[in-house]
Amino acid sequence: MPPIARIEPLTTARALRGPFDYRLPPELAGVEVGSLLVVPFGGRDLLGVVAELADTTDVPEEKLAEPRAVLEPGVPAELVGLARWIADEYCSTPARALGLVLPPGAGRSTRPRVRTRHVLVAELSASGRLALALAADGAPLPGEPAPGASNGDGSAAGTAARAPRLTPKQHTVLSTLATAGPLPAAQTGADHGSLRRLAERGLLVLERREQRRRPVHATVGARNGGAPPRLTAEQEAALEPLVAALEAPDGTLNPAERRFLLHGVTGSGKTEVYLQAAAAALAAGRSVIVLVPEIALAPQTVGRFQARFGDTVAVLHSQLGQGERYDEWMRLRRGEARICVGPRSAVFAPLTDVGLIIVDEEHEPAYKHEGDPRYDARRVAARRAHDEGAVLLSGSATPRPESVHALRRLRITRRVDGRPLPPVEILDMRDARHPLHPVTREALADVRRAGRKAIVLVNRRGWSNFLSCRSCGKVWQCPQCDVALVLHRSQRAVSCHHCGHSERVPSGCPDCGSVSLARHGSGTERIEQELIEAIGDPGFPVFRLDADTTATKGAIARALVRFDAAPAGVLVGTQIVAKGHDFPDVTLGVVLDADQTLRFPDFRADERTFSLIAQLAGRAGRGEHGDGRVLVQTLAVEERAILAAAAHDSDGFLAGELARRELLRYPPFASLIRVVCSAEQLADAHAAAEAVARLVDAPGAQVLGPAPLFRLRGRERSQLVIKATQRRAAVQSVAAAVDAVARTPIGRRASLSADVDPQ
Ligand SMILES: Nc1ncnc2c1ncn2[C@@H]1O[C@H](COP(=O)(O)OP(=O)(O)OP(=O)(O)O)[C@@H](O)[C@H]1O
Ligand SMILES: [Zn+2]
Repeated sequence: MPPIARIEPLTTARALRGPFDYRLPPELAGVEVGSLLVVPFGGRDLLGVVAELADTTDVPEEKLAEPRAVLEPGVPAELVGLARWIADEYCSTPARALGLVLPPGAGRSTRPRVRTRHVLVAELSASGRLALALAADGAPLPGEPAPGASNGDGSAAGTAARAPRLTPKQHTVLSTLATAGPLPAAQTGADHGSLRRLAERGLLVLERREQRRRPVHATVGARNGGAPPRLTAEQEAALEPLVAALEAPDGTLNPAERRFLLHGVTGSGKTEVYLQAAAAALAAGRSVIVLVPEIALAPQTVGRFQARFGDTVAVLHSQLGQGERYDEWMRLRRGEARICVGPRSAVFAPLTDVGLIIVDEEHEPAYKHEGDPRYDARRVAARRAHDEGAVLLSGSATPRPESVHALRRLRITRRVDGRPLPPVEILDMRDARHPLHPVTREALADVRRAGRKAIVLVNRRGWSNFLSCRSCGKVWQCPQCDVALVLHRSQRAVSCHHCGHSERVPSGCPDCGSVSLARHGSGTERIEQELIEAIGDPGFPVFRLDADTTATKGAIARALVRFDAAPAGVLVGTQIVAKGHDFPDVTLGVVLDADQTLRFPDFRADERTFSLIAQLAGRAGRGEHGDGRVLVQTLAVEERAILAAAAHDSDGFLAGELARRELLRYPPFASLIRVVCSAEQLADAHAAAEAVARLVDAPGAQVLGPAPLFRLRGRERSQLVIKATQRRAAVQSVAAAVDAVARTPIGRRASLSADVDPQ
């Protein structure tokens, strides 16, 4: 029996479930798990991934087809297993999950769209070198006829010396190559014809060589250069078990013993622990994956890894050009780069023998992917570490209760400089008439006088969060979504933050004709203006950082670089400003509307609020300019999350949060699965959700809903939440129920999506 390849065709059709068997002809004997093949499928050619190899098949001999071609490169076998796991774990299909691990540009096309780039390189040959030497030795000068040569017809190169004749231009080309070494043809100063003639005479060698497209990254203050600092005692204590786990011989540790949480206060030097753990992994001959929540927000982390490890670091993310991404991917695939830094998708880096997976700022919701498959990179990282016997190292100053519950905790309680965390004052805004509390204004003035920096966090962009008519009460709403439109003054527009709908700022009320409109609340745009007015000093600039000011590629990194380089000033913005930055001269941190995140109907509301305040607090007082100060403006002065953050009581907050979640059966004590059904008519959305609810049947699973969700992009929505204690069984049951309903008439009037571990 010839060998059989079980192949997953890369098709989006949900109903089509592989793998399908194909016969491998002798010329395809080298095919492995992970090879990409072009296969005939239902009358056309599809790209497929080899999921398994086998010796036998149930398909009758005469029905067995053969693949048409192999596409290079394939993916590592480990990633095929990981993708199949994701398909099951997140109610998706193998084809979609495999789409996550393909080489950049492979997509579903049966022809590779990105290839290695080749350039024509010219390199001086031995005879070229000799010709130059002879020319310099008083032999006939290039281009001049040799003494006694018959008049320049080129046929006789002279009798006095055997130096080949060179025109001045040819001489220049060869001299350039002599000093610069091999050069791309385009940089030699000669056209292809001339180069080819020199090559034919043996004076240089022309060769097509692979050229790497090198991505450039904005890096902010890799302040410590390349050399590792001396670790503090707490860093040392955290590193030790990591190194022990990295060096432990195979089979001596169970997977749970290799999963760590580095819970260290802000500024405690977690990155340094990552760097040294990565060095230990490399020394043990293994490779490393470093996940960051969002590449644009992590220029410092990328910079530190590159400064420490140089070219063995590859960076993979979607802002790279496809060619750059392909080349970085290939460097990892070939083992030329052994560390991959990137956002959640870097968990699929084509490295083999992964020894360490780091998840930096593990509390960040950006680790959840919001398209099918809706995977959570933190869970995928844990799975990959498990499969490959690697160490998992999640780190955060404000870890998720899930991680505290499940991982071996390494605690760092002090900042590297030994300074205490900055004191946090809660400012009661219940009677406030101005968005900035008097204490806040005074503190900003102090920072300005001292020539330092401040960070102000406003959790909302735009000018004000909604507009209403003062006489009839009309609120401007999105025509597509059941949400209020947000005023963006500089764009003279009111826009929807969900669907992007935007209209001109109204001059009056279309319903009652009144021209008196009220603006409610304040976003980053308005606060920026307030700050400029309150400070009134051009030497103390205000930098705004939010999705509106950073829409273009690389804008966030550029803004961070500008703020870092400025001698003094204020950075005002959305959550972006609180994320992991290390600016030594920030002495004041302010959170406005700290309770805003509490108002979301979400079991993570407390966790989010705590982490937002604690993270922002962590940006202040990191340098040698003395202690920082943090102000929290809020209406909810008694909230547990806010009080705990103000007291820097991470352990107390986590203990309380875990107790509450256990009582209410929330993660980590149960898994949540959310099913959203959307349709033109609310009744159709509800009917689909109800049909799913009736079919879900798994031990320990509790179905909540259907409950209406606000209308989004013109679609009415209804949702179910399934709380499950037996995760696997519940996921399977929900996936089967969704698939079954999707095939019924009810299901065809709605679109259904299942989200495991919703954020
Ligand atoms: N042992 C050390 N000695 C001196 N400086 C150190 C040491 N370890 C780290 N640092 C420096 O201290 C600063 C803070 O470290 P880092 O940014 O890693 O903190 P962090 O724990 O990641 O904080 P956050 O949670 O706020 O992101 C950095 O400039 C880093 O280079
Ligand atoms: Zn909208």
